[in-house]
Amino acid sequence: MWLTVGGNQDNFNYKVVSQFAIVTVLWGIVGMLVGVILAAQLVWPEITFNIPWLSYGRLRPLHTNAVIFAFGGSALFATSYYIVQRTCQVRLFCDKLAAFTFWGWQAVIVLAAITLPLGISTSKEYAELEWPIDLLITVVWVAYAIVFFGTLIKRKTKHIYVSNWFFGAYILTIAVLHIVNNIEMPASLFKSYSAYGGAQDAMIQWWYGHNAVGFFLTTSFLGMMYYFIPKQADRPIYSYRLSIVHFWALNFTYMWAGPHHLLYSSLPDWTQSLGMVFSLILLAPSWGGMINGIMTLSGAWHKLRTDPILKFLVVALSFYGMSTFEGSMMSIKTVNSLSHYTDWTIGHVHSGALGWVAMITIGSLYYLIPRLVGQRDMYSTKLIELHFWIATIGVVIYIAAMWIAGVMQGLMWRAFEVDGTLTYSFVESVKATYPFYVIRLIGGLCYLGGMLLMAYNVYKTVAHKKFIDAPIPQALNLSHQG
Ligand code: HEM
Ligand code: HEM
Ligand SMILES: [Cu+2]
Repeated sequence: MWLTVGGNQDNFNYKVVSQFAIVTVLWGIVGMLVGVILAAQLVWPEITFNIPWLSYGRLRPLHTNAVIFAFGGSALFATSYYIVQRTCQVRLFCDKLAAFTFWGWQAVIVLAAITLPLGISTSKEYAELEWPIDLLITVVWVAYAIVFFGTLIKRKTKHIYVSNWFFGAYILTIAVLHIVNNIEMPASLFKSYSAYGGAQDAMIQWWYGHNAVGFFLTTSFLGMMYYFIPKQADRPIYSYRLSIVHFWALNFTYMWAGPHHLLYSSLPDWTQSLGMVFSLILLAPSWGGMINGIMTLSGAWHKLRTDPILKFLVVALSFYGMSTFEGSMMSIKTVNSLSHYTDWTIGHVHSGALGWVAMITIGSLYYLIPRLVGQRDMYSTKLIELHFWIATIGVVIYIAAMWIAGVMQGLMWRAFEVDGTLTYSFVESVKATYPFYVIRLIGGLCYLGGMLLMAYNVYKTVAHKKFIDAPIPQALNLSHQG
């Protein structure tokens, strides 16, 4: 099925890009299906059927790992391998190592899908996988770094295009985050204990958790954005200078904002205030990226009317701007005292996850996949348009339901009578939330439906076609956008 022109150095390695691109769609569907099941379980708790591995507490980490590391991760491998080759005008550093990252990463995903439902977990959020899988992740990640930076080193262009800076920062920081947060003492093959204790463990966990969002779900996807928006809009980046400035500002600022996950906890008060201040500062470099991406459409706005791929990419940026504004507001201690523990957080998460991460991925894949089989366009542009609307409606329904539910929960929990007793019992707030869980489920179903349309469209685009390795252009006055 994969036509590689003999690992020829005159060609790009598209094989590994194609493999990662195809599994991205597959893992997206699996991960979001589990999300829909979770949403349904919150409406009908009895649908766990008393089967332990269908229980909410086990499926929830399965969902988060599947969407972040399987769907998001595969998308990042696919696009970073594609972009680094195109913008450096060379073939990937080592085909064998690149193939190893594909099969190694798939092995990690399968192991996660087996161990998490079995209840094997470190209990650290977004780092639930036990130590043997952590070791495998480390090996795959080192191979990824060698392939990526090796390609950069042997580049034929003088300049390192900005997307590669973003991907490079993400690869380096995720390595550091993963290793430091997962230092643990194995008790058996399936159980380990964190090397840290108490407030320090919490601090390290949320330094990790926050920067996993910052680098795995943000910096890296900005790398994707900086390639596919100029390409699809056929316009140069609005300000190349801004892209460099907000790159450094973003990297520096993200690292300090983790304590906003531990406000009003036993973390020292000054650390909490520091986290809050850096989260407010973080709005500036975040919006630097959003503005730079959106302004890249200057002079190409008319294309938005007819081009659904561009719609995905631009709406992704709008959600990026919105969720980072929301995050900065939620980091203010007094706002967090209302929002924390409520569904507002879940709304925020999915405006970032469905609105930004998934939308930018979907748009980029619609650009990328036809090119991997030597076509200009996807099988059906109408289906992309339909996907765009059903996904946008889905995410809006999801987050609007969670905003209302979240603010309502926060207000109900803090309502007091004049004699100091609570106005509402907890279960009253659960009952009041019920309709919003039904609405969220509908939003989730729309979003998942869109992914199924995408799978069909991708199938029709690649069926009976050969995946090809494109030749590397020989002209040497290369545009740095590849
Ligand atoms: C059809 C789409 C999706 C549906 C229906 C869905 C549904 C859910 C549900 C029901 C929860 C648990 C909420 C709770 O415990 O109250 C959840 C959590 C989560 N989801 Fe999704 N999800 C979807 C897609 C995604 C995607 C694409 C991502 C990431 C790229 C994502 C990331 C997360 C994260 C990080 C959490 C944990 C949030 C937290 O702990 O605060 N989800 N999702
Ligand atoms: C300037 C940027 C951002 C800031 C300052 C920020 C801030 C916050 C705050 C204050 C919380 C709630 C903590 C709590 O009360 O428990 C939170 C939760 C979260 N945010 Fe953001 N956010 C930002 C951007 C994003 C983006 C773009 C995404 C997704 C792509 C995202 C994903 C998440 C996730 C997954 C959680 C839930 C963590 C958990 O408790 O499991 N955030 N964020
Ligand atoms: Cu955070």
